[in-house]
Amino acid sequence: MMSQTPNVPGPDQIRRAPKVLLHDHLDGGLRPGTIVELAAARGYAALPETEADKLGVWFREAADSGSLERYLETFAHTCAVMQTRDALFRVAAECAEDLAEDGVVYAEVRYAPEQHLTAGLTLEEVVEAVNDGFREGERRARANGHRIRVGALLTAMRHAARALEIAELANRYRDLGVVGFDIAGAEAGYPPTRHLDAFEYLKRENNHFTIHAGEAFGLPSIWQALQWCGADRLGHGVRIIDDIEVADDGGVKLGRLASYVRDKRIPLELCPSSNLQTGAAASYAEHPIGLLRKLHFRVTVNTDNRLMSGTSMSREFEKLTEAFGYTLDDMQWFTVNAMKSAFIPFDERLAMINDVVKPGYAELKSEWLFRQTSTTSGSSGASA
Ligand SMILES: O=c1[nH]cnc2c1ncn2[C@H]1C[C@H](O)[C@@H](CO)O1
Ligand SMILES: [Zn+2]
Repeated sequence: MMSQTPNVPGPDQIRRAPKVLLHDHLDGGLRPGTIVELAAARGYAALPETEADKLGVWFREAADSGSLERYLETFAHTCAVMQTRDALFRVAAECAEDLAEDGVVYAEVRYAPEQHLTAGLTLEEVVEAVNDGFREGERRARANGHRIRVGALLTAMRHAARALEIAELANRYRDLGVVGFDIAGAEAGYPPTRHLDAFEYLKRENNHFTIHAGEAFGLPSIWQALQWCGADRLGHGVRIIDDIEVADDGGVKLGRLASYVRDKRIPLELCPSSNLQTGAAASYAEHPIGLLRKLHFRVTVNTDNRLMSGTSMSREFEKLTEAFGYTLDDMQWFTVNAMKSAFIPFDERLAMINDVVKPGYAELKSEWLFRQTSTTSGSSGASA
């Protein structure tokens, strides 16, 4: 009798599974070939490599330093070639295409408009170029048989002083392609409370925001992001593990902050490969996602920077499947968590879960029923 095998997905099933991505940087996901072409067109001569494959390797190696500060230095090259409307449009369109090709059905992609002004664009022109690019990428994806919806998150850099201005920009483009706000950049020395005026403004406007917190720096940063700033989600938040004690007998004790995060269902935008590069975790198998998932935190899986980590949503899930034996049911759980935590309206999130995510997983989970056997004679051919 044929019995159901556990739903441990292979690479092909992982790629075809509907995936939802909440934490991905536009300036961290360019195709290496595009960087080379844009640099040549703009006369940007500071690229460390001018051959696409070598440049891809350079980004991965340079980002692999164990330090968030050094990791962030690599963005100087991607931002340098994203300074014109055409370049931003192209990068955004390719981003949507690449995500769709990887089986992502819904993505929130972030970038910092203030980092794209050196050739004279205004903040509004930057946002409109990226939005138009996303729409174009969605169209191209559809023409290739994929469906994807991409929303933008506008990021303010935490070392700078433009957070309120960027928050106002996010509010102005709400319902016009921008779904929320974020702050990013070096964490140590730049607490989120520096930008309290921006967060208070967004709350008064009933708008949504996430905050990079608990990546390079620990619990105080998460606490501030939630209890002073009122973040809807945590970008990374992986250091919440520091508030969880696991005893030798396996008993688990949550501190007050970890309890709050779990009880309030605060979404954690975990990015395993990125954490390995910046030193926030030592290996996939030791990544806190294993424990946090077991304890039913609202965990989501994300790429952070596909270029710097040489990754994709499918690769992140492959690594987690290898490390923890996750099944299609686990993948669906992470995906539903992400869709529940998105910044689009509730009815749209629900429809994405019920009409796109769940049917997609049901289809994959039923594949074993239709697997062809090697013989039709009733004999397996093997001697008993
Ligand atoms: O993982 C990150 N932590 C903090 N900041 C980050 C991370 N990845 C990218 N950034 C920064 C560098 C980008 O230029 C900026 C906007 O996307 O956000
Ligand atoms: Zn990030």
